[in-house]
Amino acid sequence: MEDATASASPRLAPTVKETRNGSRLEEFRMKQDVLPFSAFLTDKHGRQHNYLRISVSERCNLRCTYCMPEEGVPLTPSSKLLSATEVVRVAKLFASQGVDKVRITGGEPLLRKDLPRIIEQLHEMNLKSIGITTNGILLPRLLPELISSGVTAINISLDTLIPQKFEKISRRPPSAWYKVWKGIKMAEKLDPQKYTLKLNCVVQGGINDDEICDFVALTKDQRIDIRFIEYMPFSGNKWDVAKMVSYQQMVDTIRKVYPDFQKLEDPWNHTAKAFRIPGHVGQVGFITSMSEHFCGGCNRLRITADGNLKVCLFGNAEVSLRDAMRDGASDEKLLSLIGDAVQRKHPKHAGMLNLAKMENRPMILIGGHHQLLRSFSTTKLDNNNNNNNPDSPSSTTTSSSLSHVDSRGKAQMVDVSEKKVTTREAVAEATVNLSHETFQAVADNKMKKGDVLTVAQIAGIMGAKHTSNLIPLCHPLPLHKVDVNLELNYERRCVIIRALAKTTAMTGVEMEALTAATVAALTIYDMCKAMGHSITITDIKLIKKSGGKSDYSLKQ
Ligand SMILES: Nc1nc2c(ncn2[C@@H]2O[C@H](COP(=O)(O)OP(=O)(O)OP(=O)(O)O)[C@@H](O)[C@H]2O)c(=O)[nH]1
Ligand SMILES: C[S@@+](CC[C@H](N)C(=O)[O-])C[C@H]1O[C@@H](n2cnc3c(N)ncnc32)[C@H](O)[C@@H]1O
Ligand code: SF4
Ligand code: SF4
Repeated sequence: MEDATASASPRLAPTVKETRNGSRLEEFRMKQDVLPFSAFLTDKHGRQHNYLRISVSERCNLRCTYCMPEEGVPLTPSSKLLSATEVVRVAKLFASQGVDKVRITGGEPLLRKDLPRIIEQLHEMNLKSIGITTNGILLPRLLPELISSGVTAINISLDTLIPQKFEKISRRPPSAWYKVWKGIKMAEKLDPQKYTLKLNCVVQGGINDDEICDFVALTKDQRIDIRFIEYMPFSGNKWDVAKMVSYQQMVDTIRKVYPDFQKLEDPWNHTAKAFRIPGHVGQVGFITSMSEHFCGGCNRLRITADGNLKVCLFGNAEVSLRDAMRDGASDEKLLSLIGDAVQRKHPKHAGMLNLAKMENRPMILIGGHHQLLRSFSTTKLDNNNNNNNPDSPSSTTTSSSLSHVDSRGKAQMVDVSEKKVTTREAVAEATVNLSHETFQAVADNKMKKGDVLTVAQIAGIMGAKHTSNLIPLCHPLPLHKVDVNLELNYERRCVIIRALAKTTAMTGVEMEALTAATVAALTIYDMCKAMGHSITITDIKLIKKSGGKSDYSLKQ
């Protein structure tokens, strides 16, 4: 997976130093004068956050399987949700710092009765775009009022064109599908010059991937853009890699029916990759959060319905603006909380398979009270939620001197985001000692289970790729090369395995090389054990590593 971070960063913001009393306002103020965009909203990777997503409701009139856990979600008492006045205050503050795009989401935002009033006040802030993302059920009733209150971008979610299937996906009767469809049809016609219209479709293998081309066909005559969303993992949604249909698979499916399906240029900070079919009115887009993240151009921050600022969709780090506001915080104090949180934003999400293992709010709540929440007043976002999560706060805030242990003695993954990206290489070795008979069978390729050396070589490569899943505090890394060589040593009757791993990243690959050698050795054991168990695996060791702060070479 390519990391777009480096190329997309227009300029690096200077790092804000930790100060003992926690007040960094002065430092932010000084940076305001030199940065081209708000210092509070520019992260240390140079990303300028001009897009704010505000969730205004945790409730929903659907129960989509990919979004809501089956048992539902605990709702925050309404007194703890942001009031319209608080929503508007937060939006105004962000707008004062350069946010020019706000999208209202949820839960289902149309369930919020004061929504048109909120939008009217957003409209007075001279934003470039005021969007809403809705399941569309209440659109037939509310569309005219939404338009007149100033909405400029309506995204409607619909995952199937078959009413009966809608029941399976949304756990609500097919009659609800007809309401959504009516809303879509109304939106296609009503005041089209006033707002853009997109249809969001989460694609799941074996559920609705057979409808991809039917959705594409909708773009022929109608002014609607269809966006296919890769299925993402959130707490409780039983995500399974087998159900995730990748962007590339979807493009391949569409090209079978529409061979001239054309890729368009994408603005660098857009969530979707855009395509069109010549002659069609609408476009087709893909939101590839899983197979090709777009974190390098991320310009998004979000406010949850209970008033937490969440700097990344896939991060647990949250800071309560609600508590701060209700404790009487001034706008400056709020800005400094926001600035601190933005500074801690990590360059990208944890990678597809790691995301599936992370705890995060269910999607419906990203948009109550939850065990993962951190309040600004309790701690400075501390280190106790580092479960392979790149959005966990930096280890620089810990008082512990042990890098893999936090202040409470719990294991933590070291924050390497400050380290330099360099090309790093490591070579590791392992030896498998065999009996005479077994050694001969391996050498003659006569083992019953198959070609031992080839299988072990592939196992070694696979092992390297899985290292971060096996070693708890090991960082997931992009591997650019893994080489596993197996040499038969006739004198010592052993197989010597040498594994090389290479990356260009912020941390090294010795664990990958060691894992490759070890897994290859275990595979030889497994392939040969039927001939006797007098097999030993010895001398698993690092031979050399280079490219990091300290190079190493084993003296032999
Ligand atoms: N990885 C990632 N995915 C996001 C983010 N924001 C939105 N998405 C994905 O985009 C999907 C559609 O989101 P929408 O609410 O329609 O917002 P949008 O795509 O930003 O809307 P536009 O303003 O039309 O670009 C969501 O379901 C997510 O799958 C984000 O910040 N990170
Ligand atoms: C959480 S919903 C909130 C707004 C509104 N209720 C709706 O459905 O449009 C926002 C978007 O997130 C998408 N979404 C929810 N869970 C998802 C998941 N697991 N993977 C990908 N997209 C998801 C929905 O399809 C929808 O387009
Ligand atoms: S995706 Fe939207 S409509 Fe479906 S359950 Fe989640 S919040 Fe509700
Ligand atoms: S996963 Fe996080 S960093 Fe990546 S695009 Fe989404 S919000 Fe931005």
